[in-house]
Amino acid sequence: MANEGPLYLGFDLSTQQLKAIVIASDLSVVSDSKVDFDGDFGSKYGIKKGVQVNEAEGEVFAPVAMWLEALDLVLSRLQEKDTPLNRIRGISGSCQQHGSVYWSRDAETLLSGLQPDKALVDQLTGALSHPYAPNWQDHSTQAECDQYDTQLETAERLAQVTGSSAHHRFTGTQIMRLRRKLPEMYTATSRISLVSSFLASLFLGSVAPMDISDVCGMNLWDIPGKNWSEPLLELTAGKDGVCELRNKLGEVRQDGGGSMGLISSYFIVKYGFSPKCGIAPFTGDNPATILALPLRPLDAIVSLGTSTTFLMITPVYKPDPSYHFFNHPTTPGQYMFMLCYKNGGLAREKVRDVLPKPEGPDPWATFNQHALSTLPLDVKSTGDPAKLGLYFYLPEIVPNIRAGTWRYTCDSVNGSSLTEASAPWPAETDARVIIESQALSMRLRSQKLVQGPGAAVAGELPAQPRRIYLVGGGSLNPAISQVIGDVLGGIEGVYKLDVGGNACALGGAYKAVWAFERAGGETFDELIGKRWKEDGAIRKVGDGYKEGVFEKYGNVLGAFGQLEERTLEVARNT
Ligand SMILES: Nc1ncnc2c1ncn2[C@@H]1O[C@H](COP(=O)(O)OP(=O)(O)O)[C@@H](O)[C@H]1O
Ligand SMILES: O=C(CO)[C@@H](O)[C@H](O)COP(=O)(O)O
Repeated sequence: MANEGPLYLGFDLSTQQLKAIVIASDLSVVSDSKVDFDGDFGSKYGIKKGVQVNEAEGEVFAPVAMWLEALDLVLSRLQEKDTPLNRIRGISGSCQQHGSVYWSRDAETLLSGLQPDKALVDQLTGALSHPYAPNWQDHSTQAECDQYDTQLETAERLAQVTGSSAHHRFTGTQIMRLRRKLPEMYTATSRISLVSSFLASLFLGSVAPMDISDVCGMNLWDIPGKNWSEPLLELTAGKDGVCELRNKLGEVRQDGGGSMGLISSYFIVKYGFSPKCGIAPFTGDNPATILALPLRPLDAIVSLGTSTTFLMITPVYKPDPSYHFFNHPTTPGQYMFMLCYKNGGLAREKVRDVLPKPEGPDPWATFNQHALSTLPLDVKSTGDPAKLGLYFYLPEIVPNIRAGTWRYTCDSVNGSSLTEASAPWPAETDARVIIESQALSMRLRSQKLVQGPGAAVAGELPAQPRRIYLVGGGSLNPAISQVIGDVLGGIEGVYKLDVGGNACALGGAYKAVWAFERAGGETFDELIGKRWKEDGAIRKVGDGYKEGVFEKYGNVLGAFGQLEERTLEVARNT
């Protein structure tokens, strides 16, 4: 560990964990720690996989007190590792998107008067007007979504304005529902934070503004207009409630860098932070993931966390109801394209858990063995049908469809004869088919983004991303990496970040370096690009494009789209 020079701290407050990573100005990792909500808190908060569920209403939420306790714990773990917290010059972070925290009228007083001899959780429960934060897996807001989609006349128009059509988890629809369900709580709320601005607020000792990228996950922010959308505020809070809601949401910070203020004395006294340590804007976990490396247009990131997300950056704002556009977290004029699947890591775990438990320590060994020994689409010889499936153990986001499992076959050469399988195929085959089908969905929806320039870069090769970067817990899995590369291609191959499971925390830490060390108008890419060394940061884990294999998946892409359409149609009519 270098003995001098400033250090930077990045957090990731995601569904199942709170992670912290400390880096130096040269981007080398100095220390890290983590809290696993289920593992560390057991049954104390009544959670499973980081959340509580009210099935009857489709509600999914997290106890905010648990996050407060986790913050003290993750910092004490850094301390136990002798991390020189006194050298930390700046803090930023990444947090699960869309969740909202409701502050009471006592929030500012309690946040600014924190006593270091007590725990956060014992001092801040009174700062909350609601003990829970809706989680991104919540699907209780269909009625609100229907109203959002028509408020600006069409879902297309809503996507033009806010970057997305209406989504259950988006904060605007969540606020609208909670205002109706818990009117007294809403009235007692002085401010509403996103999870990112909530965590930043704890460090600042005052409610922090929302961030310019994370705010795009609310269905309330007018991206081209750079302001809250008046008609959408009106829909959420009623004609007379617009001003009140605007005050609760506060100003949005347009600059992703710089300092929002100095660290609260609580952390100085309790953990030994320097009084000069500054707090940069925190952002969403997906925006932070694209900051974990100098990403170029045409590169794609697949984040294999609890959710699975597919991310690209682009200078062109081309929203569509079937995906999301966000402001880039650091660079005005750049945008982030995102697909988010609810049935990601947990759905793969369900398929894994049907298979016999492996003898050794790797719980994925049997799943991986079958995923790799099954041929693409399970086509063993000419004439065999291709196998496609939808494995939605939870109601899905992409497409918006109820929970269920659907298995289909089609002609492997041209995708014709799409037919529902009359009986489930062997569970072993599901291991490959679930990964293939998740990747086919990403390929189907990102086709337009890789079209023209992809072909130009690749010469004669078909359009596809240049590089695929894998991050998140699932990126540790070699079978998943290989199958994703088979389907999505990747002209330069498939890469894994060496801190694969820590990528968003790392993105948060890089953001802090840029926020405090940028010179003049130096962009994130300029600063990080100069310091980032490919060696030691990423590892090639797959070839990506394989001639013949990539095309096999191309042959059934249309059929996969039809399968989704057909399933949607049946679901609509039942
Ligand atoms: N070796 C592995 N193979 C496949 N999936 C894995 C592996 N290790 C972890 N995971 C998955 O990673 C998920 C957690 O990823 P992580 O990025 O830490 O999640 P989050 O940020 O949502 O809390 C788990 O749900 C688990 O399914
Ligand atoms: O809802 C989304 C993105 O729109 C999710 O990606 C959340 O941001 C949570 O992510 P993880 O806990 O899976 O990291």
